[in-house]
Amino acid sequence: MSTTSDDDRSERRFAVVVNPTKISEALPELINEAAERGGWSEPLWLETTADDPGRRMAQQARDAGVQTVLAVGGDGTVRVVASELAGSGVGLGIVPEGTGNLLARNLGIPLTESEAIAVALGESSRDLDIVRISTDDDASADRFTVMAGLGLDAAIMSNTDEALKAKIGSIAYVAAALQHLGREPRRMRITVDDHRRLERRAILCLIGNVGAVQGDIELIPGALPDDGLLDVVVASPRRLRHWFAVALRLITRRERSGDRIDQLTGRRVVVEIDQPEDYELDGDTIGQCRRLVAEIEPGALQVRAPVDDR
Ligand SMILES: Nc1ncnc2c1ncn2[C@@H]1O[C@H](COP(=O)(O)OP(=O)(O)OP(=O)(O)O)[C@@H](O)[C@H]1O
Repeated sequence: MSTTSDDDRSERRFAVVVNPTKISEALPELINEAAERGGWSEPLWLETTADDPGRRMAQQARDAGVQTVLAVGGDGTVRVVASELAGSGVGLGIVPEGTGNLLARNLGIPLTESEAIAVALGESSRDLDIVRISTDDDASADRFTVMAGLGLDAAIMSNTDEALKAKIGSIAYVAAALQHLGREPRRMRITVDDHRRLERRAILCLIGNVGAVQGDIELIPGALPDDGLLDVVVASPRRLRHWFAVALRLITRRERSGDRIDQLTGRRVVVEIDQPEDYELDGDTIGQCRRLVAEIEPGALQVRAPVDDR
Protein backbone atom coordinates (compact mmCIF):
# COMPACT_ATOMS: atom_id res chain seq x y z
CA MET A 1 0.00 0.00 0.00
CA SER A 2 2.89 2.32 0.67
CA THR A 3 3.61 2.31 -3.09
CA THR A 4 0.34 4.15 -3.71
CA SER A 5 1.65 7.45 -2.45
CA ASP A 6 4.92 6.96 -4.35
CA ASP A 7 2.97 6.30 -7.55
CA ASP A 8 0.78 9.33 -6.98
CA ARG A 9 3.85 11.41 -6.45
CA SER A 10 5.64 10.20 -9.57
CA GLU A 11 2.48 10.84 -11.59
CA ARG A 12 2.42 14.52 -10.68
CA ARG A 13 4.05 16.01 -13.73
CA PHE A 14 3.66 19.24 -15.62
CA ALA A 15 4.94 20.48 -18.96
CA VAL A 16 6.33 23.89 -19.79
CA VAL A 17 5.53 25.26 -23.24
CA VAL A 18 7.85 28.21 -23.44
CA ASN A 19 8.66 30.91 -25.98
CA PRO A 20 12.45 30.96 -25.49
CA THR A 21 12.73 34.47 -26.95
CA LYS A 22 10.64 35.91 -24.11
CA ILE A 23 12.05 34.53 -20.88
CA SER A 24 14.60 35.67 -18.34
CA GLU A 25 17.75 33.65 -17.71
CA ALA A 26 16.51 32.83 -14.25
CA LEU A 27 13.24 31.25 -15.37
CA PRO A 28 14.29 27.58 -15.89
CA GLU A 29 15.86 27.52 -12.43
CA LEU A 30 12.77 29.14 -10.85
CA ILE A 31 10.52 26.53 -12.46
CA ASN A 32 12.73 23.59 -11.48
CA GLU A 33 12.93 24.80 -7.88
CA ALA A 34 9.15 25.25 -7.71
CA ALA A 35 8.66 21.75 -9.15
CA GLU A 36 10.92 20.24 -6.53
CA ARG A 37 9.27 22.18 -3.70
CA GLY A 38 5.83 21.07 -4.84
CA GLY A 39 6.81 17.40 -5.18
CA TRP A 40 6.39 17.32 -8.97
CA SER A 41 8.46 15.08 -11.27
CA GLU A 42 10.97 16.72 -13.55
CA PRO A 43 8.99 18.99 -15.89
CA LEU A 44 8.66 18.24 -19.60
CA TRP A 45 10.29 21.25 -21.27
CA LEU A 46 9.02 22.13 -24.76
CA GLU A 47 10.13 25.24 -26.68
CA THR A 48 7.99 27.02 -29.24
CA THR A 49 9.43 27.98 -32.64
CA ALA A 50 8.94 30.87 -35.04
CA ASP A 51 6.69 28.57 -37.15
CA ASP A 52 4.73 27.00 -34.32
CA PRO A 53 3.87 29.22 -31.35
CA GLY A 54 2.89 26.21 -29.21
CA ARG A 55 0.31 24.05 -30.95
CA ARG A 56 2.38 20.90 -31.49
CA MET A 57 4.09 21.36 -28.11
CA ALA A 58 0.77 21.53 -26.25
CA GLN A 59 -0.44 18.39 -28.07
CA GLN A 60 2.79 16.63 -27.09
CA ALA A 61 2.28 17.67 -23.46
CA ARG A 62 -1.31 16.41 -23.50
CA ASP A 63 -0.26 13.10 -25.05
CA ALA A 64 2.43 12.71 -22.38
CA GLY A 65 -0.34 12.65 -19.75
CA VAL A 66 0.75 15.66 -17.68
CA GLN A 67 -1.77 17.25 -15.28
CA THR A 68 -0.82 20.84 -16.02
CA VAL A 69 0.82 22.79 -18.83
CA LEU A 70 2.55 26.07 -18.07
CA ALA A 71 2.32 28.46 -21.01
CA VAL A 72 5.30 30.80 -20.72
CA GLY A 73 5.23 33.67 -23.18
CA GLY A 74 2.99 36.40 -24.50
CA ASP A 75 -0.67 36.33 -25.47
CA GLY A 76 0.01 34.37 -28.66
CA THR A 77 1.67 31.53 -26.78
CA VAL A 78 -1.06 31.46 -24.13
CA ARG A 79 -3.84 31.47 -26.72
CA VAL A 80 -2.45 28.60 -28.77
CA VAL A 81 -1.71 26.43 -25.70
CA ALA A 82 -5.17 27.18 -24.23
CA SER A 83 -6.74 26.32 -27.58
CA GLU A 84 -5.10 22.87 -27.57
CA LEU A 85 -5.94 22.14 -23.93
CA ALA A 86 -9.63 23.06 -24.18
CA GLY A 87 -11.86 20.14 -23.27
CA SER A 88 -8.92 17.88 -22.32
CA GLY A 89 -9.13 18.33 -18.54
CA VAL A 90 -5.42 19.26 -18.48
CA GLY A 91 -4.92 22.43 -16.45
CA LEU A 92 -3.38 25.59 -17.89
CA GLY A 93 -0.88 27.62 -15.87
CA ILE A 94 0.15 31.04 -17.17
CA VAL A 95 3.53 32.70 -16.73
CA PRO A 96 2.98 35.99 -18.57
CA GLU A 97 6.01 37.28 -20.48
CA GLY A 98 4.39 39.51 -23.10
CA THR A 99 3.31 43.14 -23.16
CA GLY A 100 -0.45 42.62 -23.23
CA ASN A 101 -0.83 39.58 -20.96
CA LEU A 102 -4.57 39.99 -21.40
CA LEU A 103 -5.81 36.76 -19.87
CA ALA A 104 -3.43 36.97 -16.91
CA ARG A 105 -4.52 40.54 -16.15
CA ASN A 106 -8.18 39.64 -16.42
CA LEU A 107 -7.80 36.71 -14.03
CA GLY A 108 -5.58 38.46 -11.48
CA ILE A 109 -2.61 36.19 -12.26
CA PRO A 110 0.59 37.85 -11.02
CA LEU A 111 2.89 39.34 -13.63
CA THR A 112 6.16 38.51 -11.85
CA GLU A 113 7.72 35.17 -12.75
CA SER A 114 8.08 33.59 -9.31
CA GLU A 115 4.57 34.58 -8.16
CA ALA A 116 3.03 33.47 -11.45
CA ILE A 117 4.79 30.08 -11.19
CA ALA A 118 3.44 29.62 -7.67
CA VAL A 119 -0.13 30.25 -8.87
CA ALA A 120 0.39 28.05 -11.97
CA LEU A 121 1.47 25.10 -9.82
CA GLY A 122 -1.00 25.83 -7.02
CA GLU A 123 -4.32 24.25 -6.17
CA SER A 124 -6.60 27.15 -7.08
CA SER A 125 -8.26 26.64 -10.45
CA ARG A 126 -11.13 28.19 -12.41
CA ASP A 127 -13.26 26.67 -15.16
CA LEU A 128 -13.30 29.23 -17.92
CA ASP A 129 -15.22 29.50 -21.16
CA ILE A 130 -13.17 29.40 -24.34
CA VAL A 131 -14.35 30.44 -27.78
CA ARG A 132 -14.14 28.27 -30.86
CA ILE A 133 -13.76 30.20 -34.05
CA SER A 134 -13.68 29.56 -37.79
CA THR A 135 -13.33 31.99 -40.67
CA ASP A 136 -14.54 32.01 -44.27
CA ASP A 137 -14.55 28.48 -45.71
CA ASP A 138 -11.74 27.27 -43.51
CA ALA A 139 -13.22 24.33 -41.59
CA SER A 140 -10.25 24.01 -39.22
CA ALA A 141 -11.21 25.64 -35.96
CA ASP A 142 -9.07 27.86 -33.79
CA ARG A 143 -9.88 29.27 -30.35
CA PHE A 144 -9.45 32.41 -28.27
CA THR A 145 -9.83 33.14 -24.59
CA VAL A 146 -10.10 36.94 -24.39
CA MET A 147 -11.57 38.51 -27.50
CA ALA A 148 -11.72 38.54 -31.25
CA GLY A 149 -11.83 41.83 -33.10
CA LEU A 150 -12.73 42.74 -36.66
CA GLY A 151 -11.91 46.07 -38.25
CA LEU A 152 -10.49 48.96 -36.31
CA ASP A 153 -9.49 46.80 -33.40
CA ALA A 154 -7.34 44.46 -35.53
CA ALA A 155 -5.79 47.47 -37.25
CA ILE A 156 -4.96 48.99 -33.86
CA MET A 157 -3.38 45.78 -32.66
CA SER A 158 -1.11 45.57 -35.69
CA ASN A 159 -0.24 49.28 -35.61
CA THR A 160 0.23 49.97 -31.94
CA ASP A 161 3.82 50.74 -31.20
CA GLU A 162 5.18 47.92 -29.01
CA ALA A 163 7.55 50.13 -26.99
CA LEU A 164 4.84 52.72 -26.44
CA LYS A 165 2.40 49.97 -25.50
CA ALA A 166 4.80 48.66 -22.86
CA LYS A 167 5.32 52.13 -21.40
CA ILE A 168 1.94 53.75 -21.40
CA GLY A 169 -0.55 50.96 -21.95
CA SER A 170 -4.00 52.12 -22.84
CA ILE A 171 -2.96 55.52 -24.15
CA ALA A 172 -1.10 53.75 -26.96
CA TYR A 173 -4.35 52.11 -28.06
CA VAL A 174 -6.18 55.41 -28.02
CA ALA A 175 -3.32 57.02 -29.99
CA ALA A 176 -3.51 54.21 -32.55
CA ALA A 177 -7.30 54.54 -32.68
CA LEU A 178 -7.00 58.24 -33.41
CA GLN A 179 -4.69 57.47 -36.35
CA HIS A 180 -7.62 55.59 -37.83
CA LEU A 181 -10.12 58.36 -37.37
CA GLY A 182 -12.12 58.55 -40.54
CA ARG A 183 -11.53 54.90 -41.39
CA GLU A 184 -14.05 53.64 -43.93
CA PRO A 185 -16.84 51.71 -42.24
CA ARG A 186 -17.71 48.25 -43.56
CA ARG A 187 -21.15 46.84 -44.05
CA MET A 188 -21.39 44.16 -41.35
CA ARG A 189 -24.17 41.70 -40.67
CA ILE A 190 -24.06 40.20 -37.19
CA THR A 191 -26.25 37.24 -36.31
CA VAL A 192 -26.50 36.09 -32.71
CA ASP A 193 -27.84 32.62 -31.85
CA ASP A 194 -29.23 32.24 -35.38
CA HIS A 195 -32.15 34.62 -34.84
CA ARG A 196 -31.09 38.08 -33.69
CA ARG A 197 -29.68 40.05 -36.59
CA LEU A 198 -28.00 43.43 -36.72
CA GLU A 199 -26.88 45.25 -39.86
CA ARG A 200 -24.54 48.19 -39.48
CA ARG A 201 -22.00 50.24 -41.34
CA ALA A 202 -19.45 49.53 -38.65
CA ILE A 203 -15.81 50.25 -38.02
CA LEU A 204 -15.40 47.63 -35.36
CA CYS A 205 -16.91 44.42 -34.13
CA LEU A 206 -15.59 42.84 -30.94
CA ILE A 207 -16.54 39.39 -29.74
CA GLY A 208 -15.47 39.06 -26.14
CA ASN A 209 -15.24 36.38 -23.54
CA VAL A 210 -13.49 38.77 -21.15
CA GLY A 211 -14.16 42.49 -21.01
CA ALA A 212 -10.89 44.28 -20.34
CA VAL A 213 -7.85 44.90 -22.48
CA GLN A 214 -4.51 46.44 -21.61
CA GLY A 215 -4.42 49.23 -19.07
CA ASP A 216 -7.68 47.92 -17.62
CA ILE A 217 -9.74 49.46 -20.39
CA GLU A 218 -13.12 47.83 -20.06
CA LEU A 219 -14.01 47.44 -23.73
CA ILE A 220 -16.93 45.16 -23.11
CA PRO A 221 -18.64 46.08 -19.84
CA GLY A 222 -20.03 43.07 -18.04
CA ALA A 223 -18.22 40.37 -20.06
CA LEU A 224 -17.35 37.51 -17.72
CA PRO A 225 -15.07 34.59 -18.61
CA ASP A 226 -17.28 31.97 -16.97
CA ASP A 227 -20.87 32.98 -17.75
CA GLY A 228 -21.24 30.71 -20.80
CA LEU A 229 -21.90 33.74 -22.99
CA LEU A 230 -20.20 35.76 -25.68
CA ASP A 231 -20.49 39.52 -25.56
CA VAL A 232 -20.58 41.32 -28.88
CA VAL A 233 -19.89 45.01 -29.33
CA VAL A 234 -20.43 46.77 -32.65
CA ALA A 235 -19.29 50.36 -33.11
CA SER A 236 -20.68 52.34 -35.99
CA PRO A 237 -19.75 55.99 -35.44
CA ARG A 238 -20.81 58.27 -38.30
CA ARG A 239 -19.98 61.74 -37.09
CA LEU A 240 -17.06 63.15 -35.18
CA ARG A 241 -19.11 63.34 -31.99
CA HIS A 242 -19.74 59.58 -32.20
CA TRP A 243 -16.01 58.99 -32.50
CA PHE A 244 -15.44 61.10 -29.42
CA ALA A 245 -18.08 59.10 -27.58
CA VAL A 246 -16.31 55.87 -28.56
CA ALA A 247 -12.96 57.31 -27.38
CA LEU A 248 -14.60 58.44 -24.13
CA ARG A 249 -15.92 54.96 -23.60
CA LEU A 250 -12.34 53.68 -23.89
CA ILE A 251 -10.97 56.28 -21.52
CA THR A 252 -13.70 56.38 -18.89
CA ARG A 253 -14.47 52.65 -19.12
CA ARG A 254 -18.18 53.39 -18.99
CA GLU A 255 -21.03 52.59 -21.28
CA ARG A 256 -22.24 55.80 -22.92
CA SER A 257 -25.45 56.59 -24.63
CA GLY A 258 -25.27 58.05 -28.12
CA ASP A 259 -21.90 56.53 -28.97
CA ARG A 260 -23.39 54.35 -31.69
CA ILE A 261 -22.40 51.18 -29.95
CA ASP A 262 -24.59 48.09 -29.93
CA GLN A 263 -24.00 45.38 -27.38
CA LEU A 264 -25.47 41.87 -27.60
CA THR A 265 -24.92 38.57 -25.83
CA GLY A 266 -25.35 34.99 -26.99
CA ARG A 267 -23.65 31.65 -27.49
CA ARG A 268 -22.98 31.74 -31.22
CA VAL A 269 -22.10 34.76 -33.31
CA VAL A 270 -21.71 35.01 -37.07
CA VAL A 271 -20.20 38.15 -38.60
CA GLU A 272 -20.45 38.70 -42.35
CA ILE A 273 -18.69 41.63 -44.00
CA ASP A 274 -19.06 43.08 -47.48
CA GLN A 275 -15.32 42.82 -48.13
CA PRO A 276 -12.28 41.18 -46.50
CA GLU A 277 -11.40 42.80 -43.19
CA ASP A 278 -8.52 42.40 -40.71
CA TYR A 279 -9.22 40.26 -37.67
CA GLU A 280 -7.34 39.64 -34.46
CA LEU A 281 -7.53 37.01 -31.75
CA ASP A 282 -6.40 37.92 -28.21
CA GLY A 283 -4.42 40.88 -29.53
CA ASP A 284 -2.59 39.18 -32.42
CA THR A 285 -3.61 40.13 -35.94
CA ILE A 286 -4.20 36.84 -37.74
CA GLY A 287 -5.24 37.85 -41.25
CA GLN A 288 -8.35 38.85 -43.15
CA CYS A 289 -11.76 37.30 -43.45
CA ARG A 290 -15.26 38.05 -44.73
CA ARG A 291 -17.07 35.65 -42.47
CA LEU A 292 -16.28 34.70 -38.90
CA VAL A 293 -18.17 32.26 -36.71
CA ALA A 294 -17.58 32.23 -32.94
CA GLU A 295 -19.09 29.70 -30.56
CA ILE A 296 -18.70 29.50 -26.80
CA GLU A 297 -17.44 26.32 -25.16
CA PRO A 298 -18.62 26.82 -21.57
CA GLY A 299 -16.19 25.86 -18.80
CA ALA A 300 -13.90 24.00 -21.22
CA LEU A 301 -10.63 25.40 -19.89
CA GLN A 302 -9.22 24.78 -16.41
CA VAL A 303 -6.92 27.69 -15.59
CA ARG A 304 -4.79 27.86 -12.46
CA ALA A 305 -5.71 31.28 -11.14
CA PRO A 306 -6.47 33.01 -7.85
CA VAL A 307 -9.99 32.45 -6.56
CA ASP A 308 -12.47 34.83 -8.15
CA ASP A 309 -13.65 37.14 -5.38
CA ARG A 310 -16.09 39.26 -7.37
N1 LIG B 1 11.89 29.96 -30.74
C1 LIG B 1 11.39 31.05 -31.34
N2 LIG B 1 12.18 31.83 -32.10
C2 LIG B 1 11.69 32.92 -32.74
N3 LIG B 1 10.39 33.32 -32.65
C3 LIG B 1 9.57 32.59 -31.88
C4 LIG B 1 10.02 31.43 -31.19
N4 LIG B 1 8.97 30.91 -30.50
C5 LIG B 1 7.90 31.71 -30.78
N5 LIG B 1 8.25 32.71 -31.60
C6 LIG B 1 7.37 33.74 -32.12
O1 LIG B 1 6.80 34.46 -31.04
C7 LIG B 1 5.45 34.81 -31.35
C8 LIG B 1 4.58 34.60 -30.12
O2 LIG B 1 4.99 35.51 -29.19
P1 LIG B 1 4.27 35.62 -27.80
O3 LIG B 1 2.83 35.54 -27.95
O4 LIG B 1 4.90 34.64 -26.86
O5 LIG B 1 4.72 37.05 -27.35
P2 LIG B 1 4.19 38.47 -27.84
O6 LIG B 1 3.52 38.35 -29.15
O7 LIG B 1 5.32 39.42 -27.74
O8 LIG B 1 3.15 38.75 -26.73
P3 LIG B 1 2.30 40.07 -26.53
O9 LIG B 1 1.43 40.17 -27.74
O10 LIG B 1 1.52 39.79 -25.28
O11 LIG B 1 3.26 41.17 -26.38
C9 LIG B 1 5.01 33.91 -32.47
O12 LIG B 1 4.57 34.73 -33.52
C10 LIG B 1 6.21 33.12 -32.87
O13 LIG B 1 6.41 33.22 -34.24
